[in-house]
Amino acid sequence: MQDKFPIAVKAVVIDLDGTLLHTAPDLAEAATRMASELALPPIDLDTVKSYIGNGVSRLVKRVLVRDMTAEPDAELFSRALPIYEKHYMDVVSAQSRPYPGVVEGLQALKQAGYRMACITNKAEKFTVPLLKATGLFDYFEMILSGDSLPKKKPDPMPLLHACEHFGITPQELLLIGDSLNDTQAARAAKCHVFCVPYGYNRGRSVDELDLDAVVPTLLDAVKLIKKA
Ligand SMILES: O=C(O)COP(=O)(O)O
Ligand SMILES: [Mg+2]
Repeated sequence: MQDKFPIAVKAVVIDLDGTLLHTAPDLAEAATRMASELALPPIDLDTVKSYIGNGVSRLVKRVLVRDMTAEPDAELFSRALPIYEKHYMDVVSAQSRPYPGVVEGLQALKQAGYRMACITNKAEKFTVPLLKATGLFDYFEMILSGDSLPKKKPDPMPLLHACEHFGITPQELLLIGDSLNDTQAARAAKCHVFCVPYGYNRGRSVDELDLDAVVPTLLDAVKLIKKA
């Protein structure tokens, strides 16, 4: 069987939470502060981790109802969201750090001449200061946040927008992510997708996902691709 690696790509787009940065502790700290301000029961880090991936509004709803899909009381949610965002803005880069292999991987991709973008469901007002505070901002020629376009992952729109920006076909694009949102968006866009095993996939193993490779770190991903 013809080995599919290395995959020929022209650009690499990378997810933020659970892929580039370990952001769960800061997201959880903001959730804890919001819960206490609203006199709700405290919430532990692993529970918050399982809620990450679909943007800040869905995260807050999940913290309010302690469920992945249920809707909270509308009035309570309208009060809670600004409280959460205030607390998250205060702690957005307090504990968040790049995972092992991330900086080395970004440097290797840049050295090899791949064009790069960051595609995240995190709102732009948090994404930009966080990437700047962690020293990753300048690696990306474009940053698409959860509120940059009308749709966010798992919709393919951000990936197709990146293809347009780079002037490439989806087959020339690789997404590196950590969760079902990333693999669903990539499959819908018909681009390649690798996942790292250490992120936030609702506590599930990424081995269950429809993807092209599981890579231990970003640096390992570079070994599986070549310039198209
Ligand atoms: O849900 C979020 O806010 C972030 O999600 P992502 O960076 O993994 O896309
Ligand atoms: Mg992620």
